[in-house]
Amino acid sequence: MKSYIIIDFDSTFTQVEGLDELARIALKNTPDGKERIAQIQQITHEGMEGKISFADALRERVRLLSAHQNHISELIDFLKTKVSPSIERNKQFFKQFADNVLIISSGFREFIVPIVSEYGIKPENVFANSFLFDENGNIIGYDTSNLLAQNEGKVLQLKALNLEGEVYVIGDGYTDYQMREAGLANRFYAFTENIKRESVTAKADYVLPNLDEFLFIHKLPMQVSYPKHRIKVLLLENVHPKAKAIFEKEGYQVELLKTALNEAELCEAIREVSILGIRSKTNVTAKVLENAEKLIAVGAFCIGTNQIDLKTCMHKGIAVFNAPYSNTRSVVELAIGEMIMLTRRIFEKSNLTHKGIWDKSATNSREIRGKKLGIVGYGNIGSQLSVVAEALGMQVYFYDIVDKLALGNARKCNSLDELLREADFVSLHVDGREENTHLIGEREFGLMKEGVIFLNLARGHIVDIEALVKNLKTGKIAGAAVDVFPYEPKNNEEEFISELRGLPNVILTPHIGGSTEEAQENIGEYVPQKLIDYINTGSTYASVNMPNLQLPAQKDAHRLLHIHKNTAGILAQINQVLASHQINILGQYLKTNEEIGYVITDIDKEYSKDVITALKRIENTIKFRILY
Ligand SMILES: NC(=O)c1ccc[n+]([C@@H]2O[C@H](COP(=O)([O-])OP(=O)(O)OC[C@H]3O[C@@H](n4cnc5c(N)ncnc54)[C@H](O)[C@@H]3O)[C@@H](O)[C@H]2O)c1
Ligand SMILES: O=C(O)CC[C@@H](O)C(=O)O
Repeated sequence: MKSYIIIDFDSTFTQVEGLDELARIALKNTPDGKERIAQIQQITHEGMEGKISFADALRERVRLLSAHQNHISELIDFLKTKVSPSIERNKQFFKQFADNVLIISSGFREFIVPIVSEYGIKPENVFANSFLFDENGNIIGYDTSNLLAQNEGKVLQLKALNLEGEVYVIGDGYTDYQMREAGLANRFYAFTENIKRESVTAKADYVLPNLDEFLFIHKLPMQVSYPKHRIKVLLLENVHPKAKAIFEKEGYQVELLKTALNEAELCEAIREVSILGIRSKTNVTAKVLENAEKLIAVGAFCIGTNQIDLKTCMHKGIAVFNAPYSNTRSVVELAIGEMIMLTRRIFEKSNLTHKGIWDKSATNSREIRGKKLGIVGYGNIGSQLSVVAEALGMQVYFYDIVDKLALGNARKCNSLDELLREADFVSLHVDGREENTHLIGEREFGLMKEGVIFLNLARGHIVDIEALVKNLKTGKIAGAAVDVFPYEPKNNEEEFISELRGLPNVILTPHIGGSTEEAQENIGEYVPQKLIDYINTGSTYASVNMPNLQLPAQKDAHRLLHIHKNTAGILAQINQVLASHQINILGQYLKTNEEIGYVITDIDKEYSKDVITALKRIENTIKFRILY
């Protein structure tokens, strides 16, 4: 049996109301234009809500209009830029189903037909009103005998069409619902991509955020592999609001929480989530991942990724991205500031001054100029600190387990011990890998100079806190700045408990090395973009746990993404499946690491369900996705 899809034009096919826009164009230079446009818009709105009689509303609006044929041409150009995004991207669907799609609109053919015919919709399938013009091209009225000019005109029109088969109505207004109410349509879908009217959605059989959803639920061909609003994003730890806005603009459903979640809470929350965004406090453990059936990617809205079980993510084909540079400068500036504050004992003096005690003296107060700074871990932060510290006159020494280029006049140390013996200031900037646990303990403090200034802005578990406290109390360490701790409160309500509290010349900060407006905003833009690229194109460029692969998007191609265990012959098997279905490969790239392989394949043919099933069935497949 044939099915018909009846689509409304104004605020459904296009994002705007055609008649309102025509008024805006026609009346823009008339003295009382503004008021008349506002009146027309108000009448349109009330008509859509079902609050006034349609026939009266139409008569009144056309009376207020004073438009000319030339204004219609201008309107058409404008409307071409205002087709609803999901309609526009599914152009192919309309072309393919031209016999099944009808437009029933209370708008006017004169501007509807030129817009919808570009989508392959036949003029004879457009049912709408028509203007009447005088000999000079002025609109002087409309054909009042047209069914669509009457009250309940859409109902009358649909009845007159006497369609045989399933009838689905998609629209944003009450008049669209009336066709279903009259028993002429099997289902009414409230279309909310442009406007959501409560009085209409309340009556709908189904609320459509866009056309993709309609095509998805009816298993009709669509341009996206999966409707984006079905992609759920969970953002924790108060990441910058820009991130939420970016994901929402992309059409995803986003939930933003201010705090971290513990393992049990996350196990529950993650079930329906496709993208998870966290900072340093949320642990993405193997147990959490067991519950993450829909998870495609994790974004660390920070530098560190030690809180994420990267291996398990990789084994499950879940790509992890971070923001490797966005807060680097913020940490460097804090480290420099803290070195100066500590070596001048500023916090102690400031506290005394606040209490009314005037302790003016230079004793134990020194410049950083000419002092030796030992940087442990010469990565992005360590090396930038090196440059800035040198500019302030410090002599830089660094130690890294990896061979690194010394910047400026920095001197490389061959061992951690060598650095610790040499430095007046020791600043830690190693990453948070497990092997770095207690990298600095009693033995290492023992190697340091008397009166050393010590900074840890890297990760809490790197330092043995007990040993640090002991050496601060003996005065071996003259001052310390600690921003990261082995255990950190889950939120701002939880008390921070540490033996470091109350010690003199110790700056304690609540893990805010990277917490500047600039850094958080940068991160809030950078990480979502990486995640969206991965979802939309399969690019794993800069992923911290997947083979990095990026392939330019191909026009008129479908893209298949295949993640598998790194065993011999998988690529051959993929290509065998494609060849046996006569599918031509337009582009293909494979990259592997020791454990997994990632193949992006662009193909030039419509794929069938059989191909997909066959590709998924290839032994050792971890994850398979199809894009566009
Ligand atoms: N406090 C904060 O808010 C804050 C902000 C950003 C980054 N961080 C932390 O700062 C640290 C450094 O960040 P980054 O962006 O420079 O990282 P990075 O990965 O660029 O650099 C880390 C460097 O440490 C080296 N390294 C690792 N283990 C080492 C060891 N045992 N001895 C010597 N070198 C070792 C690595 O080879 C690498 O060069 C990370 O732990 C990160 O999590 C903290
Ligand atoms: O913002 C955070 O939670 C972590 C900041 C920092 O430690 C990082 O790894 O970038």
